[in-house]
Amino acid sequence: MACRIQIAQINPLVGDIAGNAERLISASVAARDAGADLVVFPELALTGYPPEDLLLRPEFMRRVESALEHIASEAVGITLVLGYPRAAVGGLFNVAGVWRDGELVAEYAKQHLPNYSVFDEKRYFQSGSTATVFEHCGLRFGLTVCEDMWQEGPVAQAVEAGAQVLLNINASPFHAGKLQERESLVGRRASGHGLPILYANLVGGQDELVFDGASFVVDREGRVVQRAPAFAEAELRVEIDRDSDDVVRIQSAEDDRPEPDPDAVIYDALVLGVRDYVRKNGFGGAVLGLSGGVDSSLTLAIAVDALGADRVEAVLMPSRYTADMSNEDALEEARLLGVATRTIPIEPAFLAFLDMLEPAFAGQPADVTEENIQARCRGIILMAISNKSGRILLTTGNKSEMSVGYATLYGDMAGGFAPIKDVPKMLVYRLARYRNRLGEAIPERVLTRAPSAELRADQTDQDSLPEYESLDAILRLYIEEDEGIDAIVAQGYPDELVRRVARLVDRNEYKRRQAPPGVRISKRAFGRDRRYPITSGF
Ligand SMILES: Nc1ncnc2c1ncn2[C@@H]1O[C@H](COP(=O)(O)OP(=O)(O)OC[C@H]2O[C@@H]([n+]3cccc(C(=O)O)c3)[C@H](O)[C@@H]2O)[C@@H](O)[C@H]1O
Ligand SMILES: Nc1ncnc2c1ncn2[C@@H]1O[C@H](COP(=O)(O)OP(=O)(O)OP(=O)(O)O)[C@@H](O)[C@H]1O
Ligand SMILES: NC(=O)CC[C@H](N)C(=O)O
Repeated sequence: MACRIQIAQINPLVGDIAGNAERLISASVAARDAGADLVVFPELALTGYPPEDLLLRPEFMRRVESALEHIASEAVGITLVLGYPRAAVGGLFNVAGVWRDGELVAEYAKQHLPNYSVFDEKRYFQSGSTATVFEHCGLRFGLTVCEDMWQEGPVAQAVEAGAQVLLNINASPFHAGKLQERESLVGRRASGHGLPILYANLVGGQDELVFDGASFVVDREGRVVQRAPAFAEAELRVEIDRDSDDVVRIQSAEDDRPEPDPDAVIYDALVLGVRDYVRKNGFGGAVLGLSGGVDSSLTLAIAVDALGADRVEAVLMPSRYTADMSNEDALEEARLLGVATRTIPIEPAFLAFLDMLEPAFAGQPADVTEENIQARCRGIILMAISNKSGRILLTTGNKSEMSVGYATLYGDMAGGFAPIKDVPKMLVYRLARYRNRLGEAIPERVLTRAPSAELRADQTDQDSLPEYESLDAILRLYIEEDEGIDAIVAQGYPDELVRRVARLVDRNEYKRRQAPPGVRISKRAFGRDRRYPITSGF
């Protein structure tokens, strides 16, 4: 008889141990009632990932212990493979436990603790050292936890210990291209060791991270034979059997779905990141300043797709420098998306500040100071609406601007969450065009006119910044690839330009440290992924 396994791709809330336990119990019971005899949950499914310093609180671990007892007594008639932290002799371990009818059958401790990029596991966990294999419906299952798959060792060790099938539980966050990276890595491990691998991933947004789910199954030849959807909770039902030659087989045809559009995948990541940040932090909705420029236009579309038009409010705040077409385009986008707007001109506040500051400025010529006052008038208005309405303020800055500091502290940087802070400007345009292919949302003129902060007469971004095409290319090399100035110049960019961009990036760390968090979609986002000193003589 075939072994029926369900991969349960769930979206826990970090720290909500009791709520997550209920979710695990109901998913287990549903899997059992649907005929599964084994259900596999992701890494640290009980606590959510990453629980960070909550792991250091004794009370947190006490709640984990009592939740495990509760799950063991409620989720019966099915075997569970479950991720949770375990306090044991020697410290805390990141484990995959096998539970059957109230009993702990086996427990595997993660061996490779990632401590690069966004990961910080060595701060909390000790490494395990041995393989764990358990018997279930006549087959021997090996266990690994996420990073174990990315390093040499644990898979071979499990095979040596007799594993015929490998269950890999994961909390693997998204970045562009990650889905393909995982599938080819796991495929290589499966074909290299000649055993099928079931890859169960977490789904959901957690602060800056988005876990995309996209769990999958590869056969012993390394082909992907089943895939769960990305960016949604899902179940994947897998049947495993032995053929007449006693070889373990997944009973499924090859999954030959076409590769998804890379822009669609990034867009979906942004939508889930915003939805979960807003929902998991208990906001009723979101508010943002809509200027008729491409950044706030894309941010609005993402917010509407994440939350629904009725939970989003767009505020137009024209100044003396705002072109008529900016207001027209902003209103047109709001109409297309069905979003309510409010118009609050900033001129009275701007004039009041100029008047109040006149003695302090003592006749000095106008400069960027006056530009920033306008951005800050908008910040005050938007934060006031956020306070009154209980809706979070979404900031609209993109990665190119955040890199070079082209944004005003406490002005357009004011807000709680920054959906596109890891999206470079050229990608902003691509994503806007992708969104319009799903249904018209962003007026064409927004995508074709020159970008402008509209903080003084006839201003365009290119008065202060290089063309975005070169800027984004240099930024990618400098920030994501860690290339030095000479190496970037050697790729054909002017020496003076590269030095200027690098200087701006280095000098604006102070701004980024004060910026709200936002969705990570690249392999090097600002935040926990790039920890630079503010005060630096480098
Ligand atoms: N190392 C450091 N540590 C801590 N604080 C530091 C600092 N260096 C400067 N500061 C502080 O930061 C201030 C400078 O920052 P800030 O006040 O923001 O002003 P600043 O960076 O001088 O100007 C903002 C720039 O962003 C542009 N902008 C604004 C708004 C929207 C857009 C857009 O297109 O989206 C563009 C604007 O045209 C201008 O070029 C200094 O006066 C000082 O108070
Ligand atoms: N007239 C306006 N009405 C409402 N919000 C505005 C207005 N001007 C600027 N903002 C807000 O301030 C942010 C900074 O925008 P700004 O126009 O200065 O530069 P930008 O980076 O080109 O952004 P965008 O492409 O959205 O215009 C905008 O995204 C928007 O949220
Ligand atoms: N939680 C983990 O161990 C994640 C690390 C792994 N390399 C990944 O991103 O998929």
